[in-house]
Amino acid sequence: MTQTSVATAPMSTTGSPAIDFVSVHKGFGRGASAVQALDGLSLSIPRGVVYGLLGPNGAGKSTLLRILAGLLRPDRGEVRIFGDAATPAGRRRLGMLIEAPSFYPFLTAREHLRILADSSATSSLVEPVLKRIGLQKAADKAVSGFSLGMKQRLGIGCALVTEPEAIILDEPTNGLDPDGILEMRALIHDLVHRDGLTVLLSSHLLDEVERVCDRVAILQHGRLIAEGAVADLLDQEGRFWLRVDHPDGLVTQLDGRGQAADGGVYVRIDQSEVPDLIRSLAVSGVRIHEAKWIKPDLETVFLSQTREMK
Ligand SMILES: Nc1ncnc2c1ncn2[C@@H]1O[C@H](COP(=O)(O)OP(=O)(O)OP(=O)(O)O)[C@@H](O)[C@H]1O
Repeated sequence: MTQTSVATAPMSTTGSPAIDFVSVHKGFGRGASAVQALDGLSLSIPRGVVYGLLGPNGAGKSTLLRILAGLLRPDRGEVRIFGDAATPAGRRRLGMLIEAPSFYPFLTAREHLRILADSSATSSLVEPVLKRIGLQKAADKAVSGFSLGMKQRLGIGCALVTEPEAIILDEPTNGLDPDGILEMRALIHDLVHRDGLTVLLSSHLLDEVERVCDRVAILQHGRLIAEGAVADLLDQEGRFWLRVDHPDGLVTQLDGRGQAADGGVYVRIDQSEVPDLIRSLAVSGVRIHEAKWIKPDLETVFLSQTREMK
């Protein structure tokens, strides 16, 4: 991965959010086949973060991104881009890769970027962008010979060369091999944490999202069911585990908050309550051999949230 910055200066994380969805409704079809894809969804994407949009199949993620891109019109509600109503001019502040990118097979990577850069008067960005997306060596090869990962990176390059302030990516690691996933992760990380852009991405790969995203929103049935910093969501679902002499006795003592498993007892408490719990158990004569706070992964949080709301 190259070290070239394509943005002029890191953007502030203060000020209006990068993107706001306010009570967005979108339905498809009529009568018995009607589907409410988005059901009054409100969501704010702050500036300067990698923001992940998660949800089971049919949750409404693509519909939301297509509305943001101007490919669909919401039935009701509002979309704001950097504080202003989403107009074609406002959308020019976004770089989007939301459908599989299509390229002219016999044009090279450099030619694709040049055409776009010329149309937005940003020709000076072609070389830095080629470096940023790691396609300098392949810049003069026809795209027909590119791997999927190279095409994905060129797609991001096409979005970057128009000098956007935020990048929208639908399933950016879809179909990539492990090396391609690593490269994409590093690229997304650098775009935000070095160049100061905002990235909004949707993905089904929860371990990938956990690695790359700062915040996430979980959608289901067109509604927001969880939102927050990844670290906070993981903390909320954390559990305390104890190994004691008599697990069943402890479960009874905990009065519904404990569950025997893995040779010990899981206790559903806030992390801040752990010292008091240990003290009170010791006072009551429980012999604790091992105690640990277990953080779940994002997949556990996702499954617990989406099952609760089914
Ligand atoms: N053009 C359309 N015509 C009819 N129904 C649609 C259309 N686009 C989306 N839908 C329906 O709207 C709902 C939300 O779809 P959407 O594609 O936004 O979900 P998603 O979260 O992106 O799902 P996936 O993860 O499978 O891509 C689904 O029930 C889908 O079948």
